Amino acid sequence: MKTILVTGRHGQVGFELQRSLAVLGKVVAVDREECDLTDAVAVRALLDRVQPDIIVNPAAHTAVDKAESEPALAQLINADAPQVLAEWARAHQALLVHYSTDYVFDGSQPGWYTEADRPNPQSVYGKTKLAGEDAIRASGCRHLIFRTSWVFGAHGGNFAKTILRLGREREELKIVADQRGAPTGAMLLADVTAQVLAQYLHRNAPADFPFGLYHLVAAGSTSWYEYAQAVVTAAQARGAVLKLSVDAIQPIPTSAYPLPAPRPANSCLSTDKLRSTFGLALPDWQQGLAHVMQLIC
Ligand SMILES: NC(=O)C1=CN([C@@H]2O[C@H](COP(=O)(O)OP(=O)(O)OC[C@H]3O[C@@H](n4cnc5c(N)ncnc54)[C@H](OP(=O)(O)O)[C@@H]3O)[C@@H](O)[C@H]2O)C=CC1
Ligand SMILES: Cc1cn([C@H]2C[C@H](O)[C@@H](COP(=O)(O)OP(=O)(O)O[C@H]3O[C@@H](C)C(=O)[C@@H](O)[C@H]3O)O2)c(=O)[nH]c1=O
Repeated sequence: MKTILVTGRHGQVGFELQRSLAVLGKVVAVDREECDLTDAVAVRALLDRVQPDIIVNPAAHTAVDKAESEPALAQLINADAPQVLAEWARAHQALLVHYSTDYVFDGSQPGWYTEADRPNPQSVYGKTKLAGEDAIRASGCRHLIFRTSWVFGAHGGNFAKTILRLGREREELKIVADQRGAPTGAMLLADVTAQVLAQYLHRNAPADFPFGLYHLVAAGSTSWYEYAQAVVTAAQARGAVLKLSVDAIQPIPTSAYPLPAPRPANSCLSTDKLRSTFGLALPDWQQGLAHVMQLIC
C-alpha cells in the first residue's frame, strides 16, 4: 500500500484531501505542530520517518495582505519549504503534489491565462508562491503543480464565509467588481487531485507520466462582487437571517478598496491542459458553491 503524506491538514484543501485520498493508500496527514514548514530539519526528519511515496503539500502562507509585512516568513513557507520537500522527493523517487495560485499573474492580460503564459506576480504572496513553483521545477523531482484560484470550502476561512459573517453584521457592503476569476471548491481540488493520482498509481507510477504544471479551477468566471451576490442569494434561499440584502451590495472599483497587497484584475485560468491530459470535466463554480452553502447555512 502506498503512503501519502498530506501537510496542513487543518487547511481548506488539506482537510478535503484526507477524505479524497483515503481510497488511494495510507494517508498520513500532519499539521503545523507535527510538521512546521519553517523548520527544514524537522521537515526532513518527518519525511525520513514516514517515507511517503507521494507528498501532497497544500500548506502555505495564504494571508495575502499579512505577507506584505512578513516576506521572510512567506518565503520560508511558500518557497523554501517546497524546495525541501522537492529535494527529498527527488532523492527518494517520490512524487510531490503542490498547489499554487492565480496571483502569480499580474492580471493585465485579457482572456484566459494558460500554463505557457509568463507569470509576473505583484504581491509578496504571489512572488513567494512562484518561487516555490520554480524551486520544485529546478529540483528535478517528479511533481504536479496545480495552480488554482479563489478557494472556498465548508472547513476553514474564505471569501464566502467572510461575506456571510459581514452579511449578518452589516446592512451594506461594497465589493470590488473589476477583478475576475473562478471561485474553486476545496472539495473539487481534492477530488481532482485524487483522480490524477489514481491514474498515476494505476499505471504503476511510470517515469513518463505527464508531470508538470496544470491550471485547476472550476469552470466559468465571475467578479468578487457577483460572487458576493451569489453567496447572499444562496444564504437567503436557505433561510439564513442576514441584515444584508443582495440589493445593498454595491459594486466598486479596486481603487476604492485599498489593501496592502495588489490583486490581479484578471485571474481567469484556462484548464484545457488538465482536461485534455487527464480526461477530466470541471463543473461550474456555482455547483461547488451551492454544495458548500448547504453545509454552512
Ligand atoms: N485560499 C485560496 O483562495 C487559494 C489557495 N491557493 C493555494 O492552495 C493551497 C491550499 O490553500 P488553502 O487550503 O486555502 O489554505 P489554508 O490557508 O486554508 O491552509 C493553509 C494551511 O497551511 C498551514 N500552515 C501555514 N503555515 C505553516 C507552517 N509554518 N507549517 C506548517 N503548516 C503551515 C496552516 O496551518 P494552521 O492550520 O496551523 O494555520 C493551514 O493548515 C495553498 O498552497 C494556497 O497557496 C491557491 C489559490 C487560492
Ligand atoms: C471583505 C471584502 C473584500 N473585498 C475585496 C478585496 C479583494 O480585492 C477581494 C478578495 O478579498 P480577500 O482578501 O478575501 O481575498 P484574497 O485573500 O485576495 O483571496 C486570495 O487568496 C489567495 C490565498 C489566493 O491564492 C487567491 O486565489 C485568492 O483567493 O474582495 C471587497 O471589495 N469588499 C469587502 O468587504
